[in-house]
Order: sequence, then structure tokens, then C-alpha cells
Amino acid sequence: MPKPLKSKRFIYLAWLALLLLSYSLYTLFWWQNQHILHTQKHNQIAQQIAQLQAQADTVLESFAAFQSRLTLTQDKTIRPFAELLLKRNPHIYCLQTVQRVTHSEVAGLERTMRAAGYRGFQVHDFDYDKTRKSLPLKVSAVHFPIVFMAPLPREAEQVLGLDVNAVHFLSPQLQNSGQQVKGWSTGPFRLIEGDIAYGLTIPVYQLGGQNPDSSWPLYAGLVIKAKDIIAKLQDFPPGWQVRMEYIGVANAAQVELFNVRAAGSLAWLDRLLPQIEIASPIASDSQPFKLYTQQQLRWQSWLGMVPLMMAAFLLLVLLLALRWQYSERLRRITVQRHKNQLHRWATQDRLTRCANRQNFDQRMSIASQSETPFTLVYLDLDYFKPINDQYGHLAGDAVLLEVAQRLRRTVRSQDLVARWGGDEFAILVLGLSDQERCAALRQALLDALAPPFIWQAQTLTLSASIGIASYPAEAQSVSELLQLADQRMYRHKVATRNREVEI
Ligand SMILES: Nc1nc2c(ncn2[C@@H]2O[C@H](COP(=O)(O)OP(=O)(O)OP(=O)(O)O)[C@@H](O)[C@H]2O)c(=O)[nH]1
Repeated sequence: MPKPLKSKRFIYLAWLALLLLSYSLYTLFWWQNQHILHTQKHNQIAQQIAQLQAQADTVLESFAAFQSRLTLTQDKTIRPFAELLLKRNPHIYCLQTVQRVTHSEVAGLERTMRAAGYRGFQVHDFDYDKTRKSLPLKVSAVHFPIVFMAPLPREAEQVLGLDVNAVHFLSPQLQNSGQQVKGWSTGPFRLIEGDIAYGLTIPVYQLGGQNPDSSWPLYAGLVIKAKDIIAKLQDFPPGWQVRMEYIGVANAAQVELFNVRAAGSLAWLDRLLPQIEIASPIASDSQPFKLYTQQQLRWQSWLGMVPLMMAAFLLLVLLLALRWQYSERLRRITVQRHKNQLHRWATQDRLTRCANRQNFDQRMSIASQSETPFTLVYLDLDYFKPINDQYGHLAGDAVLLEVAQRLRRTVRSQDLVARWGGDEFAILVLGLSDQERCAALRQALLDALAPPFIWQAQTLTLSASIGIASYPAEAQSVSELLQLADQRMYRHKVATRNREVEI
């Protein structure tokens, strides 16, 4: 049959569509979830870096405050303090002081430092030659020698007094530092040993010190290696890439501080999935950096929740199947109830719930065809019309219902009581044919109707005329039987009337 096949195909398609929809929703939910998780992790990293920056600022400020009470030649006092600070903040690579001197003052500074105990003190250029030896000092108006405070480099004699004048990342700020009162960060630069680092510098307000040319003569500085920042960050899950860029000056020579990928390889299938990318500035006045995080999404995380999803889907299917089965059962029950009702309406009288005339006719023909002897009792209520007229139709209905119940109570369960129409009833009594028993039945019926019926505090008297005829003893056919019973009932009615008239 083409119809069920079509609807079956529709059901399969509907399920497929539902499955696809569920997986699409699941993927959307997963994407959202991954985005939230990524944002949380990104913020966590940004917060960790901001904390390191705040620590670096504090260290530098305390170092500068300490230095403000001392001169550079008193570095024997400064150095232990600087070492202590570094011990407590291992992510800081080194602490240093930077002095601003004019070209003519360089020789004087070298003399003072040598006299203070640094016999090899000499101001060099910042750059090294191929053998890693410092280059001689270039001639320029102002120099910025660096004195390393902690840790003390191995070749201290050689390193002490390096000049940062030529250093692209520091020089411009130092030159203009007359206006600077706050600390500032350098862009990223490569240390001599190859690591990427960045520096922080802050003017030292020397108490009672000289300030000959309105520029700050002394600065405190520190250096942080990028890899020390990375070491402080938590491990990144596979598929992650974290990058930090300097955003302080637009034309900085090097902007990237670090760019790390998480360990662990990705499956080639993962590359089919999209990536999540977030960028945010790191909140710090002196250290303008921007953090970028990128994550290659992985099938592994997508599959992670699939069993749960499958379970939810199967549960849904199960619930729908149960619901369908339940509604199918409900539908069948409703159809059956409907059929029963239709059957009742076809065979029963609506008011009295007795059999109706068609049903009664059918039962009589069945009995006559199977040659079962039976008796027909035909009963017509007396003076029913006046009840209707006097008390109304509702009273008449109540009387008809009461009569039907009394008749049913009087006969056996296998006998059939029917409402013939109006105020007429018929009873089919199977197997009854002898005269005496018929007379007894008539009397029983009259007795059943005899008690008065109380309707809304009104006492109503019930009586009926009864005609009885037996098949096949007294009639050859059903119609003959009906006629005979009717005649006898009528005769009974007339006789009753005459008696009443006589009385
Ligand atoms: N309340 C009610 N009245 C009905 C119903 N069907 C028929 N009747 C009424 O029953 C009455 C029957 O008429 P009759 O048989 O002449 O009334 P009756 O007073 O019993 O007359 P007799 O048989 O000569 O005693 C009519 O007035 C009909 O309107 C019904 O379903 N409900």
C-alpha cells in the first residue's frame, strides 16, 4: 500500500532532521562553551601577567626610593638591597642604575667609581664585537652609563659602566626624560645571550642631590626576560598559542615579546575546525602590552559530550515513542467508546435506557427463527397524558424512567424490556408460554407499578393496561403475535375504563 510507505519515509526523514538539528544545536552550544572557556583562560593569563607587572613596578619603585638616599659610588650599600629584591622576585632578570652624564663628565665618573673600589670601571658602548667584547665609547653629547647592581655579571669589570646611549629602545626616553616623572617601559630587545627581554626605568629623586641641567641625573631600571614571564604562566592545553606584543610606541623595532605554542601535536582533522582568537590590553600604566591568545578547536573536545548527547537523544526518542504509544492507546479507547455509544444509540432508548423498538423487533425475529418459544408482554400506561399536562414534560419523563426501572426489576435478567414508543413498553420473555405463568407475570407487573411515585413532593399514581400473547402457541408469526398482544392490551384498557365509569 503506497500510503503507509510514504508516511514511514516521512517519519525516517523527520527523525533524521531532528538528529541533524540536535547535532547542530549541540555544536552551537559546544562552540559557545569553548568560547567561554577560552575567554576565562585568556583573562586568567592576562591577570597573571598584570600581577607580574605590578610586582615589577613595586620592586622598581622601592629600589629607586632606596637609591634616592645614596650616591652611585655607595653601590656597596645598594647592591645587597638589590640582591634581596631579586631573590624575592625571581622573575626579574636584573636591577641596574642608569646615570645621565655629559661627555665631559664621563672621565670624572670613571675616576670617582675607580676611587670607590671599581678599579676596572670604564664606560663602554652598549654593543659588543664578534668576540663579545664591549665596543669603545662613541662620542656624543650625553651618555647614559649603566651600572649593574644585581645580579653581578661574571665579567663585572668589563660590563660595569656600559653606555645605553646608543640603545634604540632606551635612548629616546632618556634623552627626553627631563619631562618624565613616571616610570616607563622599553620595547622588547634581545639580550646579549639571545633572550628577548624588556626594561623598566624610573627617575630617582635624589634627596638634596644636584640637578644641573634640569634633566634627571639618575634612573633606576630593571629587566624582565620574556621566558621568565612564560614560566610563570600556567600550562596551556594543546592547540593553544599565546603571544604578547608591545604597544607603547608605534615604530618600535621589535614588538613581539613572546609567541608560544602549547606542547602536543594536533590531528590534521582538527585543522578543519575553526579557531578562537582573543586580544586584550594588559592593564598597566608603565608597561603597555597586548595579549593575544589563539586556540585551535579540537574534535576531542567536540566528541567529549557526544555520549551525553546520544543518551539525551535516545531518551527523547524513548519518551516520544512512549508518548506515541500512549496516544495510540488513548485513540483506540476513544474509538471503542465512540463505537459503543453509537451501538447504544442504535439499540437503546435514550430516555429510559431500555432496548428500542428496532432492537426488540430484531430479538423477536431471532427468537422466532430459532423456534424458541417466547411470550410478548405489551404494556400501555393509563392516564399518562394528564401527568404531562398537569406537571409538565419533565414529570412525564421521570415517570417513564421509573416505569422502565420497575419493569426491569420485575422480570429476569435474560428477558428484554423495550420502550415501544410514547408511553408504551414491550417485554420479551423467553421460554414462557403457559397461561398460569403468564397471568402471574401480569399480576407481578401490575403490582410493581402499583406503589405511588413521588415526584417533587407530588404523589403520582401509576397504572398500565397489559396484553400478553405467546409464540408459537397463540400466533404463527411475529406480526400476528404483536397484533394479538395489542388487542388484549386494548381490551384490558377498555375494561378498566368501563369499571371506572361504573364506579
Ligand atoms: N413526557 C413525555 N411524554 C411523552 C413522551 N412520548 C410521548 N409522550 C406523551 O405521552 C402521551 C401519550 O398519549 P396517550 O397514550 O393518549 O395518553 P394516556 O393519557 O396514557 O391515554 P390512555 O392510554 O388512553 O390512558 C402523549 O401526550 C405524548 O405527548 C416522552 O418521551 N416524554
